[in-house]
Amino acid sequence: MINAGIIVFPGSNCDRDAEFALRKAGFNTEYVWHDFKEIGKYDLIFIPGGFSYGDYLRAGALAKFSPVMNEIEKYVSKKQGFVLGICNGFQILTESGILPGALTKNTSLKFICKDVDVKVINKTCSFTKFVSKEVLRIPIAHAEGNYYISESEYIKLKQEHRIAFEYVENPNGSVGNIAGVYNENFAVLGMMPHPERNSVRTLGNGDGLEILLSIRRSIEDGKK
Ligand SMILES: NC(=O)CC[C@H](N)C(=O)O
Repeated sequence: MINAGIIVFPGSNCDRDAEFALRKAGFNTEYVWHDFKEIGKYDLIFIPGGFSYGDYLRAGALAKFSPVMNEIEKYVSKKQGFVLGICNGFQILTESGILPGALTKNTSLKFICKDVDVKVINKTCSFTKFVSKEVLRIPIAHAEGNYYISESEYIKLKQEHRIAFEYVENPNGSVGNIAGVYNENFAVLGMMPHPERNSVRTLGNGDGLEILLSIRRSIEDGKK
């Protein structure tokens, strides 16, 4: 069985959708409260969307002090498994310095909730190598999704093929239309669109499930 731990902070609100979608993709799932420290048994750490600590100060800025984040840093540096941060999860990963850049307010200064098309930029890593399409339709729902990164870091991300997804039409002002990025060793992905919200056909076309299935299949292949 492939195990996913869904991290729950005070204010997370996409944890149940994550559970539903991860189970659809064949994961065994458990909720992990943000003060928990035993995360080594999970093949995937899923940091869901929401408003951790009410987005006070800046989205993700307070959650980075939760005890589990130290454990996630260790989990990443020891290469124990994969980490996927969605929306608020992505914000927490950038605030913690696990992923580069920062999520700032949308240029419209409005909360945006709609389906968007994203291009799959790097199809060679575990999160996307089994994704069948070039463009995925996945919902966004955020007020702070405007990805900022300095020009030199942006060039570095591009050279290292660490841009995971780009918006076909930029909804929020993100540098380079960036919708998701990887860490140095492609074990951590942060993305603003919510694949768990389009994981079955009744919610759209099911494109989001492709990403979760790709992770599960990659983990299975790694265990063979
Ligand atoms: N859906 C979410 O995770 C919301 C993200 C975040 N709190 C924002 O509004 O930017």
